[in-house]
Amino acid sequence: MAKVPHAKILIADDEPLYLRTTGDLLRKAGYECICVADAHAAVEALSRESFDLVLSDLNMPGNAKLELLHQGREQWPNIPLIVITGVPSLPTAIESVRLGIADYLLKPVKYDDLLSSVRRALARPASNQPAAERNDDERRALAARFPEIIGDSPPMLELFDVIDRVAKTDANILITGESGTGKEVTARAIHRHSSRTEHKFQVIDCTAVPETLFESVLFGHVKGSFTGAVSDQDGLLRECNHGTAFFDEIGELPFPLQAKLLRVIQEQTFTPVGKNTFVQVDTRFLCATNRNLEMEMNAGRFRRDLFYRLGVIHLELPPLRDRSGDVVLLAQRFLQALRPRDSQVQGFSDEVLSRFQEYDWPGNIRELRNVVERAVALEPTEWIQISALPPALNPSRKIDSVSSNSFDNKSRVQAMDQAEHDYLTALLEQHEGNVSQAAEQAGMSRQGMHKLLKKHEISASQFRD
Ligand SMILES: Nc1ncnc2c1ncn2[C@@H]1O[C@H](COP(=O)(O)OP(=O)(O)OP(=O)(O)O)[C@@H](O)[C@H]1O
Repeated sequence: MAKVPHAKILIADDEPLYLRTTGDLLRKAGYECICVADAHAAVEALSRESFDLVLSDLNMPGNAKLELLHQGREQWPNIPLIVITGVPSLPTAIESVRLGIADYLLKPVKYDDLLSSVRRALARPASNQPAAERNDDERRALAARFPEIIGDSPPMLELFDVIDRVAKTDANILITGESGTGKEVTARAIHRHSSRTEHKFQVIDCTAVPETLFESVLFGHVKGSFTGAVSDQDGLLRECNHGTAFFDEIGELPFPLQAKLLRVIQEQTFTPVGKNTFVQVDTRFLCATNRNLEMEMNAGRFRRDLFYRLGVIHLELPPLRDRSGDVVLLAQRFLQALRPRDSQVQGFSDEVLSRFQEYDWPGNIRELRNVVERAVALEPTEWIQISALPPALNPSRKIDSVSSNSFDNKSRVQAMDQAEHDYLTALLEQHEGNVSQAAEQAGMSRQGMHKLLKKHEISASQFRD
């Protein structure tokens, strides 16, 4: 990306040392810089002279309500603005993105990162208008841009609005929420709406990669660097260069590997196993977890610095029970999508729809989807009845009464499934949701246990305090 010749940059920050060094560095890179120590002085400078870019701190005198951002975007919408803060927070990040800022960086910023952000911002077209507040109808209209995400409840309309705004930035995003709430679907939607959409969306499931192989899977290795390294491998990160790396279940990433990941995110470089030269990448990081990372950090199991790096923007997806207006909508859409062409099923009985609305859906949307899929297959009439629902939604239904006429293979599978489900629930209860301990007692790997829990739509976090 070409540097805008003679670009003039306004830097506003109340830390004198930071102000001086940033100004010096950017001057050395050929820019003209004016440095001010508070928001008032910045607005004065903007009224007096013309600038091509503003770099603004958040916590500085005169900026308690982000006055510089608001006024700057309103009066000088064509001047791109980069926020640089030492104290990131979700409200300020969302507000900054809403106001159409060019980038949101965390201190300490590496010189190269700052320079590439400055170059990107200066190269952007001047039509960078601040994003106006949207009302519910406008947010509803946005939903059409995200056909993979079904929802019409207030938290989902808010989500469409935020995704639409953050997708275009390069900010790292942490997506939290219970299992099955749509974290991966949301991450894919963000990637699809980003400038990286032509490149790869790489899912890295932290529960599926054994700890000992993590570095080689992620960073690649050279032939012979360890037993079993029979050929050179590029690693997942190199494969999604210019794209998006989605770290699913980041809360499960073993502690020693968290420091390695932090380095990659900070420096966008890594060293393949068995090599001593580093590889440079340009990757956006999206992460998801159903763990409570605040609790994990307090317990010393998750690095706070990594949390701040990953969660420049933090999206919390609501559980389905808090989106009751969406349950019927989702069920109807799943029915349309999953009904085989020759199926006689037309829809749900009223009794089923009210059961759906009463139920608290611990497995969230994944569970609802599976319930609909199963009901379509089992229902012999045109309207899905309670009898086609699984025991959790139909407590009067016992395995033996379902199959009292035929102890066929289907009922055997059902009975075994139920037993396995009960076993896992009891095991997690005993270990208070600690998957590693539960896996150890069951004599299986952590990855195997995670797979099994997913199959049964059991979320270990339900068993933690
Ligand atoms: N809003 C939604 N609209 C339509 N389908 C959805 C929505 N949210 C989730 N789904 C569907 O529900 C299932 C689970 O979604 P997803 O894998 O994104 O959840 P998750 O939160 O990442 O789960 P986990 O924490 O278990 O990995 C998928 O089949 C997905 O397509």
